[in-house]
Amino acid sequence: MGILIELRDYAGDGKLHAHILFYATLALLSFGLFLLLKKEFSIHSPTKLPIAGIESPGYLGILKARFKFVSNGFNIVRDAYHKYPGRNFVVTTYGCDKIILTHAQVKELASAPEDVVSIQHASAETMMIECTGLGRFLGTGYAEEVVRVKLTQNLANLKAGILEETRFALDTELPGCSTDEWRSVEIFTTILRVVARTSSRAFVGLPLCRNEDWLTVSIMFTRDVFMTLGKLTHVPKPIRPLFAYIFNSIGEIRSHKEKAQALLDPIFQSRLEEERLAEKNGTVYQKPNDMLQWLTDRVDPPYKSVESLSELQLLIILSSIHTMSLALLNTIFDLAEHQECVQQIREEIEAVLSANNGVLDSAALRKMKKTDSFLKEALRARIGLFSFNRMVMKSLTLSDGTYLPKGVVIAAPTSMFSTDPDFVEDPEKFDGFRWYKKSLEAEGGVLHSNNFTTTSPNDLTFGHGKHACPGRFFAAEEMKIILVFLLFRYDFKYPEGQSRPRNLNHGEFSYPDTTKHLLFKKSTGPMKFPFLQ
Ligand code: HEM
Repeated sequence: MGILIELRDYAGDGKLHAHILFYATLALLSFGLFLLLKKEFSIHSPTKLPIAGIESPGYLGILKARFKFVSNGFNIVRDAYHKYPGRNFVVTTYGCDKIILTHAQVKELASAPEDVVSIQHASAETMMIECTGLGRFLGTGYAEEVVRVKLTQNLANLKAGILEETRFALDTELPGCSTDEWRSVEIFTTILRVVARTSSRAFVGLPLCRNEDWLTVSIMFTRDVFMTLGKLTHVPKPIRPLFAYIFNSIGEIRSHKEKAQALLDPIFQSRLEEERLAEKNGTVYQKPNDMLQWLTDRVDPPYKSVESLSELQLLIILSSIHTMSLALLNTIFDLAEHQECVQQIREEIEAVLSANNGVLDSAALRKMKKTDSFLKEALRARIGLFSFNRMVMKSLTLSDGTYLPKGVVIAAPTSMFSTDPDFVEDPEKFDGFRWYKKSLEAEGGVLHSNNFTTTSPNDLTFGHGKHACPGRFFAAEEMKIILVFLLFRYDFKYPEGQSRPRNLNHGEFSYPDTTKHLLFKKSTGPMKFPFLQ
């Protein structure tokens, strides 16, 4: 009515056309926004599955559920898991809605191809690539392939460097530890820097792995990506890209990319130059054996630039350094709590290394079954609410009749499976040697089924199937090496009156308390094995 009155008032006036244009644009924008909100709102309606977490109807109900998920996600999913046993349900997470799979469905979809259920498109959704710009390599598979093939194949070749770097990292990050006085250590910061250093040795080699600016980028990139995602989560999805653009939400991400590029550029250029010279002189160019080189060799010509290669490095860092550091922090907290296991683990490591002439190689690491079991138990139900996140790329009906429409995100409730007595005996109890004992009990030679790196539909610490974490063999070796050093060079315990802190849940993440301190002291007695010195 208002518009009609204004139209009448302005009729015959030159302003009429401008007004018509203004209101028409406004109407179109509102209609567009309505369609976008409706699309976001209606994503799970075709499935007719029960919805967990939404308490009031309409788009506002969804927004409220998103906020609530951040503080209460674990309880929402736990309640629904018990309310709908063995059935699917939809949960409104802060980022997007997810259809929660059953154990049998994870098994069925484990080997499904990317054009049916896609891990990359699910990550694109989680990483909000339309805002963060982190989707440049979507569909190329470069990082996944180089980690799965080259990194894993080169574990033995990288060992000497990683041992040297672990020694150097601990000397640098834990200075002034003596044999007679306990020293309070900010354990997460220490571990994060040790992991950043040792991983960088494998990723970019010397001397960059000891460059403080590189270490800062390696550590801060992941932190700032997740901070950015956290901020954007509160913005309705349809207007997120515009919001991110106006408020420069990805300023920090961009700045880390630029710094990484500036640091890698001289190395990249000198490698190109050496290769060119060798070709000119008819000599053989000895390529460095690190991630930077494997990526350079693998990418297609349009990506053979320092800009692309440094971004790929950052994406690998994003999947690895914080995940390994948090996993180690969980393990160290559990070791400090279960001193009765520490002595047994030390004895096993000592026996394995003595039988291997004091050499810490991959074969010796594989024989450290008690360490392996402890790591697996320390991460059980501690990596977060979901794993096996996939986007459905074409509508499909599973063998049990469940309909999954194109475009929905599916996920396995990993922390529910790993605390479900149907899958894990006495799940509430922490038993560091649970998996070691199971291996001993196993008959018929199924000894590997309880290894730290083994995945199964209900053992999803590293995901499962075609896209199970390709870096898990590297992670297992690097974490075991750091633990061997920690266990043989130091004693550690909680300050008086403290014990294992509870993990903190935030949205779908679960992490150990990164603010806690532990007390450290240098072990007395001789260092038995030369690599430790
Ligand atoms: C304790 C440490 C780690 C944990 C708990 C972990 C966990 C995971 C999980 C749960 C997935 C998803 C798998 C799925 O959905 O099936 C994944 C994927 C991935 N991880 Fe890890 N990860 C760890 C260390 C690493 C390391 C050290 C690297 C690299 C050096 C790495 C690189 C990747 C990559 C590239 C993917 C994507 C795989 C794909 O898209 O096919 N991760 N990781």
